[in-house]
Amino acid sequence: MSIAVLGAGAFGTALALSLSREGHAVRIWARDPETVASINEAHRAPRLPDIALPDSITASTDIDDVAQAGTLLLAVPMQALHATLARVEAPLTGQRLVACCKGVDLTELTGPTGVIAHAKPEAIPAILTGPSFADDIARDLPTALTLACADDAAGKALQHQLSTGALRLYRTTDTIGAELGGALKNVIAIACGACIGEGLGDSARAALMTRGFAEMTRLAAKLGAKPETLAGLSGLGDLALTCTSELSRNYRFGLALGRGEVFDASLTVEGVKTAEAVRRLAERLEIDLPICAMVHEVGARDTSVAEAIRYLLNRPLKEE
Ligand SMILES: NC(=O)C1=CN([C@@H]2O[C@H](COP(=O)(O)OP(=O)(O)OC[C@H]3O[C@@H](n4cnc5c(N)ncnc54)[C@H](OP(=O)(O)O)[C@@H]3O)[C@@H](O)[C@H]2O)C=CC1
Ligand SMILES: O=C(CO)COP(=O)(O)O
Repeated sequence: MSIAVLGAGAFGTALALSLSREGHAVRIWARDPETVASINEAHRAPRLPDIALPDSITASTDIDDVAQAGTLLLAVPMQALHATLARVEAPLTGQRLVACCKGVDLTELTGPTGVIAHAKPEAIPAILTGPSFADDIARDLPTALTLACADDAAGKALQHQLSTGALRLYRTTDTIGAELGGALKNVIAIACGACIGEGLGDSARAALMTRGFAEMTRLAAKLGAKPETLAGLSGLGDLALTCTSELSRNYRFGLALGRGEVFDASLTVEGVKTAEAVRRLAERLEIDLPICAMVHEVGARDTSVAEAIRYLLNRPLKEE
C-alpha cells in the first residue's frame, strides 16, 4: 500500500526519509509552492535543511492527488489538522489516516484521532506518537514510537508498514491514551523549561515532571484511557525526552519564558494552544490540573513564572 505525507515540516519530511530508506516512494503535500520546488529540484526540505533527500521523495501542492495513497501521514500542526483534512475533496474510504501531530484541537477539544473521525468518518484513524526528534529520525538514529489504532487489524498492518530498521513501532488500540500523552507532555515541558530558565533547579524540574505526569494520568483516566498507555512511550517516554532536552521547542519556549527572552514565533510550539484546550477540558470535566493551568496563564502572559511557582507551592498540602 502506498504512503504519502501531508505537511512538509521537519517531522513529515523525517518520516518520509525514514520510509524511503526501506524502499518506499513517498509523496509529500506542501501548501507552499517554494517548498515543493525545493524538495523536487534541490532535494531539500526548508524545515529540515541539513539533510539531502533521495529522488524517491517528491512533493506537490495538489492535495487531492497526494491524498490518493492508502496510508496518509498527517504531519501538520494540531490546530491546522481539521482545515488540512477539509482541503481534501475526494472521499478517503478505507484509507489509513495516521496523525503525526501532538495536541488537543481548540474547537473540538479532542485529540487528532477525534478530529480525523469527525472530518473524514469514512477513513481509518490512527496516531503515531512517542519520543522522537525529527532530526534523530532523519539521521536514522534508533527510535521507538507508539502506533495507536482502534481497529487492531489496521493497526497491525500500519505497525509493519511504518516500522523500519531504526524506527521500532509498538502497537496499542488505546488512541485516547496515546494522543493525550503526546499532547500533555508538551505542556509539562513548557513548565519544566520555565523552571530551569527561572533558575529554580533540577529538583524543582523533577517535581514538575512527576506532578505533571499525575495530571496527565488524571485527565487521561477521566477520558477513558488505559494507565499503561500513559506509562509507555507515548506518555512517560515522551515526557522524559521533552522535559530534559534543549532540542525540544516546547522546552526551549519555556526556557525563554523563564529567562524573559523573546522566542522565535515561526517555530511550532504545540504546548501553548494545548494548555488552553486542556484548561477548557479540565473545567468541563471538573478536574484539577494546576500545572497545566499555570502554563496556560504564563503562556498567555497573564501570570509571571515566579507567580505561577508561588501559586503551585502554596496550594493546600495533600496526599500524593
Ligand atoms: N519536529 C519534531 O521533532 C516532531 C514533531 N512532531 C509533531 O509533528 C507536528 C508537526 O511538527 P513539525 O513538522 O515539527 O513542524 P514544522 O514547523 O517543522 O512544520 C509544520 C508543517 O506544517 C505546515 N503548516 C503549518 N501551518 C499550517 C496550516 N495552517 N495549514 C497547512 N499546513 C500548515 C508547515 O507549512 P509551511 O512550511 O508552509 O509553514 C510545515 O510544512 C507537530 O504536531 C509536532 O508536535 C512529533 C514528533 C517530533
Ligand atoms: O514531540 C517531540 C519529541 O517527541 C518534539 O518536541 P518539540 O515539539 O517540543 O520540539
